[in-house]
Amino acid sequence: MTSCRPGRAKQAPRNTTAPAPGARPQRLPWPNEMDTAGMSEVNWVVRDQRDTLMRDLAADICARLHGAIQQRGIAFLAVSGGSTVKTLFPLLANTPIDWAHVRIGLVDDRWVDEFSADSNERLVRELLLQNKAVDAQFVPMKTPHASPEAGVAQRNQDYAALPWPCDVMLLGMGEDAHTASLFPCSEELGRALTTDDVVVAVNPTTAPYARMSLSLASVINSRYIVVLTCGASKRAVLEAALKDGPVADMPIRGALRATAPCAIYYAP
Ligand SMILES: O=C1O[C@H](COP(=O)(O)O)[C@@H](O)[C@H](O)[C@H]1O
Repeated sequence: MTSCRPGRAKQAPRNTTAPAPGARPQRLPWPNEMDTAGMSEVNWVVRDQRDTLMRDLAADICARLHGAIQQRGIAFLAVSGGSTVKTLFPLLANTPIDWAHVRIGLVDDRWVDEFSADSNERLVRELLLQNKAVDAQFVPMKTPHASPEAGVAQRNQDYAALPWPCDVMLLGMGEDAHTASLFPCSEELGRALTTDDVVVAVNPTTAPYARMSLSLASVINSRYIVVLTCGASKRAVLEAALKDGPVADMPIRGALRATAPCAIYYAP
């Protein structure tokens, strides 16, 4: 893919500082002095404790959103669902920025009722669109249609109308190296990695629920990409993903190889 860059050679001393808003990524060090041959250009922000990691990430995200509002009058934050973000969202929601000028979208959602415990929309409404962030404008991904295929045209329109490039693309990652709902197992992956459409319908075979997801082109149409992961097993997946190999085998590679600044926020 022309939008992805190949892996780069090993580098330099450990630096766990988040890149400044708008800055080009520094070459960053591999945690624990591991072999960095073939790794992509990303910044590692490593903290020993998850609560410290979330606090520092919330500050990084909000500084970027605030900067975007000052520069262009509006900011765009795309967020993941899943479990890892659950302690981050309340920290964002309690940060005093001009949330009325922030647009929030999802990177993916499961085709479940919006009141389902598995709904990423529900997570955003309950944990992020609260307190100081209550005035942020949220565009859900799920529609009332029976399937993501039936709703995809509407959401392509709605998501195309958001103020791209995205200021902060907050990604998670599964242990199969999926990000957003770009699953290595899904039949739709090839198209999701190559289409110019903003969103795609996806039917993973190794995870529950049909889903809608940002396409890879949308994920990398960002000013700043964050991959938030916790736990040694996910770190091992990232280590593999940072080596050379097909994006289709490990879709997170598409984000790690983007030309936008990319940071991995990690805690054990
Ligand atoms: O299914 C999903 O999983 C990933 C990872 O979630 P986590 O529970 O391991 O934190 C998430 O990024 C994605 O948005 C979600 O739909």
